[in-house]
Parts: sequence; C-alpha cells; structure tokens
Amino acid sequence: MKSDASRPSSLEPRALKIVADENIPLVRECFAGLGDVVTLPGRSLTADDLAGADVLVARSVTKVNKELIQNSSLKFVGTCTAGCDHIELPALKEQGVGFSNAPGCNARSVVEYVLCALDILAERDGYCITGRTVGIVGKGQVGGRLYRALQALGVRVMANDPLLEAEAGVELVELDELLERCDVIALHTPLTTSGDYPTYHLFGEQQLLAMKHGTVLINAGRGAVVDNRALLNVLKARDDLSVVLDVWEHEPEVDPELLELVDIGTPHIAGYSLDAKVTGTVMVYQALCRFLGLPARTSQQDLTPLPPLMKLDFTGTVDADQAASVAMRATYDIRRDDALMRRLLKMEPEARKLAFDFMRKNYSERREFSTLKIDASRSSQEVQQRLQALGFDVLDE
Ligand SMILES: NC(=O)c1ccc[n+]([C@@H]2O[C@H](COP(=O)([O-])OP(=O)(O)OC[C@H]3O[C@@H](n4cnc5c(N)ncnc54)[C@H](O)[C@@H]3O)[C@@H](O)[C@H]2O)c1
Ligand SMILES: O=C(O)[C@H](O)[C@H](O)COP(=O)(O)O
Repeated sequence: MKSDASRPSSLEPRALKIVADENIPLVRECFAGLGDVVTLPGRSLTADDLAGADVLVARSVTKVNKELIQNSSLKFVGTCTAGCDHIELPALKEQGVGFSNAPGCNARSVVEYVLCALDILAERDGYCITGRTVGIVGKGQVGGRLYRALQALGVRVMANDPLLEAEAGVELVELDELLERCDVIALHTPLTTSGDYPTYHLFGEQQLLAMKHGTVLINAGRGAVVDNRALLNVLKARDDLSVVLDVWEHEPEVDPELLELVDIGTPHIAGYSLDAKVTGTVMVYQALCRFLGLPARTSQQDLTPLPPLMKLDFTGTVDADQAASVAMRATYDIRRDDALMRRLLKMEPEARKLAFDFMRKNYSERREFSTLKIDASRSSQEVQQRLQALGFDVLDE
C-alpha cells in the first residue's frame, strides 16, 4: 500500500507545516525535527485546518478525500494505520500527493487481542482452544500472524483469502467450506467496496446463518465487513453463537441492542498496544523521511518506554492452560475493555458516540506479550512451549 511519490524540489524540510491528529502518540516527539507540528482532532478535521500544510499525519477517523485536499498545499499524507479505507487514494494520486500507511504496525496487537478473547471464552464455556478448528478470513499481516500463532499452539487452522496463491503448509479454502467446518471464525480483511472480492457485508444473513452450531465469530477488521443489522437479527434467533466485536458498522455509533447481545465488545482497540502505536507513528515518520530524501533520526527504540510489568515467575505446579491464561491476562485482560464498553448501554446516542471516541483516546497502556519476561525454568516443558508459542520472552533453563 505504501506509495511514496518522489519529492518535489520546492519542499524544504525546515519549512514544513505538519498537521497531525492529536491522538497519535508521540507524534510531536517523532516529527518535530522536520518542521512545525500542529495537532488537531482528527474526526472533525476540515479543509480550512489544512491551510498552508505540507504534510498530514492522520488516523482512521479522518476521511481524506478530494473535498478535504483539493485546495490544499499538501505534498504528503501518512496514516498511522494498517487500514486505508478512510483514504481516497485516487484523489491523492491526482494531486501528486505522496502517501504511506503503516502496514503490519499493529498486526501483533490484533493477534493478541484475538488470543485473549478466545482464552476468556474457552474458560467460560469449558473448552480448550487446542481442540477447536479456527478459520481466518483474510490472511494478510494480521491473519497471517494469527495463522502461524495458532499453528504453533497446535490448533487446527484454515484460511479463506481469494487473493492469495496456494502456499505449502497453509490450508486455503472457499468461504462456504470455512463456514461449514470452523468452530471459530476470525475476520481480518480490509473494507472494500469494489474489485473482484469486495468485503463490504461479506458476512450477511446467509453467511451468519451458515455458521456451525456454537461458532465463535470475531471481527477485528472493519465493522461493515459484517452486516450489523443482519447480525443483530441472527443473534436474536440463534443463542448458540458467540460474538466478539472490536469494530462496528457506523463507528463511532454503536447499536446498543447489538452490544448487549455480543459476548465481548470493545471500542476498536484491538490494534492499540503501545508497541503498535509507536510502530505506526515511526513507520509514517520514516516514510516521510524517505519521501524528503532525509535520514530518519528517530527510531522506535528511542520512543518506546519500558513496560510496567516486566517479569513473571511460575512454579512447577502450574499446567500449560493455567500458565497461558495467567500470562495473557497479566499483559492484557480484555474483560476490562468489554466492561468499560458496556457503560455505553446506559447512554443517549450522542453521548455514546463521544464515549466511544473518549475510550479510544484515553486507552490505558497495553503492552505486547514479547515485553513480558517469564521465568518458567521450574515448570514443565509443555508450559514453556505454550508460553513461547504465545510470544512471551521465556526463560526455560
Ligand atoms: N481492529 C483494529 O484495531 C485493527 C488493527 C489493524 C487492522 N485492522 C483492519 O484489519 C484489516 C486487515 O489488516 P492487515 O494488516 O492484515 O491487512 P492486509 O492488507 O495485510 O491483509 C488483508 C488480507 O485480506 C485479504 N482479502 C481481501 N479481500 C478479501 C476477501 N474478499 N476475502 C478474504 N480475504 C480478503 C487480502 O488478500 C489480504 O491478504 C485492515 O485493513 C484494517 O481495516 C483493524
Ligand atoms: O487500521 C488500523 O490500523 C486500525 O484499525 C487502527 O487501530 C485504527 O486506529 P485509529 O487510527 O482509529 O486510532
């Protein structure tokens, strides 16, 4: 998706005016060496806000379209996100504006979100994820990492991705077959409305009804990949399904009836580990430096703080399931996000929208599994292997 255009000679780095979404962590620290950084609320950004700007650093909440940029002096737009459905790429191309997103910046964070959700549901419903079959729809940065993580955990996994070629060691199946065979279905496609395989409402009534008895459906891609109205109707009729929604059609609006019926609901924060956010900011900064032909002086290492929890010790008595749950919940307890989200149920529509954005803006610091060192030297090999497969930093001897 990265498509840096070549740097126009008129663009002097020192004179840059950089308009950035105020909710991009460390954006000032990262970009200040390149010019003046002005931060503004991204959701309400207007063409007037871009007066005199050379660079826009955005998030998913800003619709970067022709109307926004046509009278601007922008030379480069970056979005610190994986998804690009908020960017009208032809409009940028038409005006010769350079562009970069941050592919894969938050893939690991989303994988951990999915693993944590499954851990909670497996405990609640009394099964072990290793005995289930998981289907991944969209095997890109997120889906691919999830595929490998589940394989490493010994879970049976298959994927649907019509844009991929066959690959050794990967079971690619048609969507109908995936719906028929999988106990868990995780959606990780972009939101697209054109092309040979558009994903808008990919999961409509027909697909939702075709899911096996007891299926767990997880959407941490984009809300409108699932027809939310159809999902609501299907959930009213089928209480055997479990649903985890991180993304919602029409965000920041959330349908309270749907929220009430899902098993885990969160405000579009699956990719919100601090590690992922810093990576996203740095990737866009680096892309801008490349565009300008300048060396990148700020690195991820400079900006990432130490995690609040650095070490965990296990004794010999813990089993692999217990160890995995304890370690995962010590780094990220998804139930907390779900509980906060349910406060929306008591609010009026306008307040609900504001609260959705507030939760995202004020999201508490969450770190990825790899930041936690675990001393499992007194535990069994099975425990050590499980923790390693999950991506923790395991001391095993
Ligand atoms: N909830 C979050 O916080 C969060 C975080 C990161 C990404 N996302 C969303 O998830 C999406 C996927 O992220 P990614 O980094 O893996 O993107 P990616 O582009 O690396 O992967 C997307 C994959 O989906 C496949 N795909 C496209 N159309 C499809 C279809 N009709 N059926 C099945 N597969 C299809 C593509 O071939 C590709 O392999 C992003 O576009 C973004 O919208 C959400
Ligand atoms: O596409 C992405 O990368 C994610 O959906 C990301 O989490 C969006 O975050 P936002 O830009 O809304 O802060």
